[in-house]
Amino acid sequence: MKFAVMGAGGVGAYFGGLLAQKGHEVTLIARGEHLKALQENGLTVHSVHGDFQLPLKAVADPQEVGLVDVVLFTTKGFDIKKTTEQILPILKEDSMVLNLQNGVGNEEIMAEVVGKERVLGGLTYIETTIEAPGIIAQKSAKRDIIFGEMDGQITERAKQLLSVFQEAGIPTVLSGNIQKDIWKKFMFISSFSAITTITELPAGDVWACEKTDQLFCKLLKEVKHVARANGIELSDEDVEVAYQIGHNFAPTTKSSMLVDFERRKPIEVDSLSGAVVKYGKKANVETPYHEMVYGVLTLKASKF
Ligand SMILES: NC(=O)C1=CN([C@@H]2O[C@H](COP(=O)(O)OP(=O)(O)OC[C@H]3O[C@@H](n4cnc5c(N)ncnc54)[C@H](OP(=O)(O)O)[C@@H]3O)[C@@H](O)[C@H]2O)C=CC1
Ligand SMILES: CC(C)(CO)C(=O)C(=O)O
Repeated sequence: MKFAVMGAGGVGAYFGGLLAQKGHEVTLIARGEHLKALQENGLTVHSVHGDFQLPLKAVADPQEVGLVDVVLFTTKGFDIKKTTEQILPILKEDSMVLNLQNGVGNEEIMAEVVGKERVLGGLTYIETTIEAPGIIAQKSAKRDIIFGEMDGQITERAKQLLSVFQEAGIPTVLSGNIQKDIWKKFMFISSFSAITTITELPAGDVWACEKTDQLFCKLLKEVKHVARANGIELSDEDVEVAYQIGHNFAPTTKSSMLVDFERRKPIEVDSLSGAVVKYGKKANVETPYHEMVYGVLTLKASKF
């Protein structure tokens, strides 16, 4: 299959690299020093699942890619509409655009640009980052993709993509209710990013303190109420599963938002705690915990 990775950083270059290793034609769309290093030295991956190095086509301008079967969409959740417009020249009538960003509502924005029939929803549980230009550090045992058609249909094209991912060694689930799965990840990641970034500490430290451990639960429950008020039936069991997912990551695990915060880079707080607040307001649900996090982190990030 012919793939393009829009925003080939921690997530995109890692999965793109695994697909290329299996013989798929993969082009990474990147920029800056990272792009320069990819072009000069190829992609280097340091991973707990095995290191690898391979030459890969990397470009700044999607126009240089040609038409593709699948776009993996892995930029940060800033200005999604504008970024989606950039991939228009590489889409065929039947191309798929698979979103793997954190956050809710992204697929709807993408659909407005490329047409809803092309967009698949998705999410990933993985800890991975650009360690240095051209070099990805993939740190977690977990590296799962969950994806599906936005209307829940199990289609032939989705089954084909599932096989491609699985053959590339990526633990992947094809979901019949991706909207709910995206909200489950959103509940987990908005709360995990909030508690780790506000404390500036990795998972193990947060769980070791009873007060911050409980705050994580309160953040999760707040998102559950917001989800339900917006028609997504998350349950107490989903909260418990999200709590366990957090606790099953290694104690050293940092959210990608904390990593960006430490690097003094823009953080995705608008699309995480900010989105909890936004969807809460929409449905008349109070969100004091996420509202506090949103305010504090917005202020701190404005000082970078
Ligand atoms: N990292 C992780 O462990 C996980 C991340 N996620 C989510 O996945 C998404 C991607 O995260 P992550 O991989 O960490 O992000 P990264 O910042 O590592 O990767 C995105 C890359 O895309 C580049 N980029 C952005 N816009 C463009 C553009 N228009 N043209 C070319 N290159 C572009 C960025 O460059 P620049 O830096 O210059 O902006 C960056 O190098 C986020 O939504 C994140 O929340 C989900 C699960 C785990
Ligand atoms: C917590 C983690 C690493 C798990 O997937 C994540 O999604 C993120 O930080 O963006």
